Amino acid sequence: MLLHFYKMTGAGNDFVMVDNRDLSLTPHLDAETIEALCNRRFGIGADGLLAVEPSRGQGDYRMRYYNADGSEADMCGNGARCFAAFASALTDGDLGDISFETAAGLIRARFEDDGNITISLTTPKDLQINVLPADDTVLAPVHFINTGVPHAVVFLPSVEDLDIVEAGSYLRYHKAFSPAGTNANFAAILNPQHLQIRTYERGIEDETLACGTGMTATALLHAALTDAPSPIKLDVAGGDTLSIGFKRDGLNFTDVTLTGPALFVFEGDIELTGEIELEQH
Ligand SMILES: N[C@H](CCC[C@H](N)C(=O)O)C(=O)O
Repeated sequence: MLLHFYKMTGAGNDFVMVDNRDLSLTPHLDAETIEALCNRRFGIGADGLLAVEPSRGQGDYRMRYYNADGSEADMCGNGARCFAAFASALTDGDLGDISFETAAGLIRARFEDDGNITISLTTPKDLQINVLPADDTVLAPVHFINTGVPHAVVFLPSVEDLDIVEAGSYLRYHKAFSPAGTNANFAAILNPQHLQIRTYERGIEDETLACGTGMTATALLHAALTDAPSPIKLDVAGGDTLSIGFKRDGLNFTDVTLTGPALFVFEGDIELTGEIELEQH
């Protein structure tokens, strides 16, 4: 079966996008196939796959997100921006601002005049300051919050020379976060409203160039720890700077938004059976 796909990037976090509005692709969206499609040497290559599916009652659509290892996750912040742009393009932009269901809850997307997209995230939960014992740190105390998916966050003087696979995988697989595991974010404070962040992602099992829910988690924990006001900017490994907005009452956050780019890179067709017949021209 030939699959028509689009490739998009949200600040360097990149995705295979598929139109599954008629649900015809569902039998093919198994973990093995998704892992093969996301493989950077034998497939299209991506951090994950996003499928546009019919709404199940809320919002205009349903968003399904799968990591590169084929595991399905409840939410993806950079992916949500790409999803909004893709879903809008599929309907010739007639819908204007759109909303879509995710396993984490309803997400709203606003298309900004400068081409960026603002995502209204679900209410964060399970915020924990110093979530690990004082003697169990990763160069500094570890904090936690769920911004649609689980995130551990560590603030360091610098993240430039960090061995993020060693530090990230330690937290990702730490017993404190089992059995689901967690993503791991490491941030340096450049000024009260500007951070530099690097993220090790669950399900990619490596550093990604940006992680939307991770930068959100990091911004909110920074605000909780330092009273920094909204918005907070974050420089990500891919070179972009994105913005997190929020309202805060103590450790309770509402009206959380993530603003950043979503770009189309290419489109193509791929044979799901793996053997591509080159047409004789
Ligand atoms: N790897 C994450 C999901 C994708 C998060 C990230 N790509 C984002 O932009 O939020 C997890 O399994 O929890």
